[in-house]
Amino acid sequence: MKITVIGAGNVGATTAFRLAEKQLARELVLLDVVEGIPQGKALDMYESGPVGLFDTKVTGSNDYADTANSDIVVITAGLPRKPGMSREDLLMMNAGIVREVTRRIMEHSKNPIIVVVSNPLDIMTFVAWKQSGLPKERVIGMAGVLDSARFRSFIAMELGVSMQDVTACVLGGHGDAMVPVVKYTTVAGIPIADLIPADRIAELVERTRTGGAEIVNYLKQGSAFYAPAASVVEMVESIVLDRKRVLTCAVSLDGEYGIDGTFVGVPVKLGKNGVEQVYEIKLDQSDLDLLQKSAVIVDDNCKMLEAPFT
Ligand SMILES: NC(=O)C1=CN([C@@H]2O[C@H](COP(=O)(O)OP(=O)(O)OC[C@H]3O[C@@H](n4cnc5c(N)ncnc54)[C@H](O)[C@@H]3O)[C@@H](O)[C@H]2O)C=CC1
Ligand SMILES: O=C([O-])CC(=O)C(=O)O
Repeated sequence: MKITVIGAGNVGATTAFRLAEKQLARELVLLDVVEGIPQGKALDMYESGPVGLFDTKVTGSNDYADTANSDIVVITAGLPRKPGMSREDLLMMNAGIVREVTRRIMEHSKNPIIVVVSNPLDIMTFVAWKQSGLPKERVIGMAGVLDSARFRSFIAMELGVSMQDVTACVLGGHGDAMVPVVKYTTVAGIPIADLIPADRIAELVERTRTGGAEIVNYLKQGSAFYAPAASVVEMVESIVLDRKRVLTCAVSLDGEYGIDGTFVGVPVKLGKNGVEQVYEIKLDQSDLDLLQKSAVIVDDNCKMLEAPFT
């Protein structure tokens, strides 16, 4: 198994380190445009192996030839936002980067599974899919796992219970219009509506929607990376080990939820072939409306991008 992580910044490097520690690949390549950074970080990670008890071969590079025959490629290249910015403010800049990165990846790997992280997430996943020419099952955006993790952690904090027992469902685009679905959010199977007053749930939902901005406002210079990296690794692990985890990921829908051809977050089964099943769960009309509205926002942004994809 060979995994490449493009972008050796906060998310990319943290992801690579977690992947190495979990030994999810024999070979792990960290690539960036900046010379020295991926080499230095990769060597530093590799040197932690004797103490961290892993022996994944981690290398850093600025040359796509070193990514040849990757089974999985994680794209984290691109600018992060600063306080006051929306993720959509990154659209034009990051679309160019993701398009170019994808083009270069595909020159050296025939049939990789691509996990996209760069923002605005759903639109960048569309860009990577279009540019790659890969089947839609092999281009997957990471956001729902992170958004659900944030909702889960806020609920655990609220109730003073283990996060392990909290499951949450957050659908839709990775923006302020994301859709935390309260009905499918439980603590050991108990709906949170039975445990937390409605007005407080509404506050936790709002905190989840603005969870990314909350971190940006603290950090000032960039955005979250520990929880995002952990979320990427959960997806990659399910693919590498063919675990068939059911995780919310940004995938291209084919009429499910009345949405056609747009990438948005829905529950999917992730295995060795990428997206192996899309689940169309029963939603209340109000949640379905919100999901469709969030897909329209993604769609409108995709339309702002100019073709051609070559
Ligand atoms: N989907 C999600 O839930 C999340 C998405 N993000 C997004 O991930 C992206 C990366 O975030 P960070 O790692 O915090 O940013 P960062 O600034 O720490 O790292 C980005 C890296 O990309 C590199 N890069 C830029 N252009 C490149 C190119 N053409 N080829 C290769 N590398 C290139 C930069 O040199 C830099 O090292 C941002 O767009 C951010 O908004 C971040 C957190 C969560
Ligand atoms: O907020 C950001 O810009 C980064 C991100 O997507 C997140 O942390 O959810």
